[in-house]
Amino acid sequence: MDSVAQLNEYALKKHLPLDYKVLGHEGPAHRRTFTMRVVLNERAYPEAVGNSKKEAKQRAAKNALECLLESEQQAPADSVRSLTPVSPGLTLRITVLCLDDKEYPVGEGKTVKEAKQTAARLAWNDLQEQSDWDKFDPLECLGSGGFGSVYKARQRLLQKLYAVKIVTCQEKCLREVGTLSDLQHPNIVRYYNSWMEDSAYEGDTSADKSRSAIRSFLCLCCSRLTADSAATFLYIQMELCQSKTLTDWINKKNSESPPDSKRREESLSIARQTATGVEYIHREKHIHRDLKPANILFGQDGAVKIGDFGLVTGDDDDGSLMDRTVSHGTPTYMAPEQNTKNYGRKVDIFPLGLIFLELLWKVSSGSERAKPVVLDIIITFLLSFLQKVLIESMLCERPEGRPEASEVRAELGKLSDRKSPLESVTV
Ligand SMILES: Nc1ncnc2c1ncn2[C@@H]1O[C@H](COP(=O)(O)OP(=O)(O)OP(=O)(O)O)[C@@H](O)[C@H]1O
Repeated sequence: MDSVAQLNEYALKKHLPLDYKVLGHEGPAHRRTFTMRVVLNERAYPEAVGNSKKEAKQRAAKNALECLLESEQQAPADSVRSLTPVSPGLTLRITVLCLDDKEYPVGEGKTVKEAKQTAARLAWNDLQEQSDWDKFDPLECLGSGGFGSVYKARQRLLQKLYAVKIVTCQEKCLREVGTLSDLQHPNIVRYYNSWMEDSAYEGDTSADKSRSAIRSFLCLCCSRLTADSAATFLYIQMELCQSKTLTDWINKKNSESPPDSKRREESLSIARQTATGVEYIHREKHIHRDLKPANILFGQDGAVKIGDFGLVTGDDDDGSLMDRTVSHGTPTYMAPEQNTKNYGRKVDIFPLGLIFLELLWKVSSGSERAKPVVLDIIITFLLSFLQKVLIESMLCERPEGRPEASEVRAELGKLSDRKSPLESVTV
């Protein structure tokens, strides 16, 4: 097969300049060998030796064709770029691996294959050194809690949006990650990944203002909370929920005049989804311990998502009470026994009862709502019989008197099936 003809045709088709260079000859006149190489589009291909210039030229063309074929077969489009050798005398091949618009270190080798392998290894090493957070573009701060902040961020490779919670790494945060990674349910904020980065993640050379602001904020948090410059940050990549929490939902409904006629229906749906999420948490042997409207979010599709598992703890198998750390949780929503050392999963039912009340009725905010006299008025006079029975039992002083989350979910299902006119009453 005429390699020279083939290569000439290739160069012609691609409009590339092609040259055959004689690099020299060796040996006595009767046994002379010639060395030649192809230079195509300013790129030199492996040299070849032949007993005549014609033979060397054919062989050099064959080398070039093989290299071209190899790079076309092995390189996914746009992922590997071949460069010209640094100096015309070198037979090295140099390739650069490009991923996600980033150029990685140049790889060298005696063949295209070898150069590509080197380039791939260098790119891999580079990726390993890259911080996971560098794979995201922070877009906006969604909110801040006691231990850090939550950011909306776009993952560069897939261009997908996530919520990334960045916190100074405390026991609470590790517990949250541990639990979230165990839980997968449509009514629980979905967890994707987590990693640690230390405060050495600095470099204010970055042009990215958001990153810089995050870094400054975290350094501040870090020195305030731990007084340890080497404190580690925990990054938690989660499903991105809507920015409004259940608190916002309740406030909006309470401010509407005339009252929204769909409030009861929507409230029951939210309550049922929340109870379903809690039922799942309990079935997985966890207790949330910090249920409140601010920790209940909505997914992009509007589904209820229970979040903030910072106070989560393990439940025991038989439901008996356990010895626990005293007084975790948000006081206005806390079950009475949560102030003691002995409590079980029923501490989650009490705040659920209060949340349901807030969902259904426009009640005054804050601790007022939980006062027995206020609850009595609402429960006795304003709720339907079924709602009364359910919510009253959920707010029972004694944990044993409260229903299981599965029972609450089942009762709410029955309530949703009944039609009842909404009364808007402020207590
Ligand atoms: N997955 C998410 N998607 C969208 N927004 C979120 C997500 N998780 C949290 N947020 C927002 O970020 C805010 C802060 O959340 P975070 O869980 O850190 O703090 P918190 O619950 O206010 O405080 P703490 O952790 O101290 O109890 C929340 O109020 C919420 O608005």
